[in-house]
Amino acid sequence: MHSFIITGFLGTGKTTLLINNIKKYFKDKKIAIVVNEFGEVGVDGQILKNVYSEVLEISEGCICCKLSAEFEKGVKEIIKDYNPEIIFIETSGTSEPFPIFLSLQNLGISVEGIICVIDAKNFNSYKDDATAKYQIGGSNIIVLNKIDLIEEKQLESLEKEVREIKEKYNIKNILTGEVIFKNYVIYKTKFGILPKEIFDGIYKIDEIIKIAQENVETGVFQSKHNFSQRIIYLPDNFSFEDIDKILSNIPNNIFRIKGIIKAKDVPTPLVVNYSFGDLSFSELPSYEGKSFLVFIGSNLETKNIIKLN
Ligand SMILES: Nc1nc2c(ncn2[C@@H]2O[C@H](COP(=O)(O)OP(=O)(O)OP(=O)(O)O)[C@@H](O)[C@H]2O)c(=O)[nH]1
Repeated sequence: MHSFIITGFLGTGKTTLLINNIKKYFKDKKIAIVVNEFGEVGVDGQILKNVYSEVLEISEGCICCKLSAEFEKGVKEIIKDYNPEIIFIETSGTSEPFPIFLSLQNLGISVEGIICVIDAKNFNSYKDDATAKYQIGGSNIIVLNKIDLIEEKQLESLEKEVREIKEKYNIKNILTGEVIFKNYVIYKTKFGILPKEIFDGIYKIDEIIKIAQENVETGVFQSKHNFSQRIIYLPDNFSFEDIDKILSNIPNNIFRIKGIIKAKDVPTPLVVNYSFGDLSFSELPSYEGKSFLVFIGSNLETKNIIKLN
């Protein structure tokens, strides 16, 4: 059984990369997806289920730390019930990939690649976050995504910067001190479409990493998660304009909003995607639940962030 881990900060394009590549390259394969969301209600799972049916969603916590047991149990169940050929794990934007890699190794699953998606346009806004750096340092395939939104010059300096971070934050084998991912590749993409050979296993991570589990649990590979999230369920009778008004007035400490809404004047449920000031909507006709928005940011107040009349 093979697996790929997709990591990368909030809103960089992980779900988009998964959807686009699975649609393109894996029509004939038995694929399972495990998606871990930072928020207590999953949006990505709903979107992925729309494209691919075998999706396990692990929400309300992080599979790289407090939910690692749940993650391993979930993966075992997927294997037992569905027996996929390939498992893709989309980590939450606040997870670090290396503990997940170790969990997969524990389960005897071969990890072919750890793919870190970087938001080329918004990298400056989050590059100082320790988790973001470890996501780069703990990956062997780095994807500079959203390059349609930046100039060639910016892209060149971004690549240089990412290489420097990669060298500095490379994960080391704590027993031998050696760099674990000796080789890595950088791709530049729009909407995350990668070349087919990545998924053929040519980047297979075959290093055998002998690290005692307690080192993972004491947090050697983890940084603190400095984000919090608030979920807001919306009443039934709001209009698209109400939502638009709210979303055009978002304070700086909120850098990610996701949700699914059913506005009274729009016939189809809409997925709301807001990252670092960019807002987009897409249709999700299959959604039957309540309208909600998840706000992710720092120093979020406990009282409601938005008010609808
Ligand atoms: N212009 C442009 N937009 C993109 C690209 N890739 C993704 N997006 C948009 O960026 C937003 C976030 O994409 P997602 O795929 O949901 O990001 P994510 O990393 O899964 O987000 P989290 O799971 O919240 O961390 C969506 O509105 C996407 O349509 C790209 O290459 N170019």
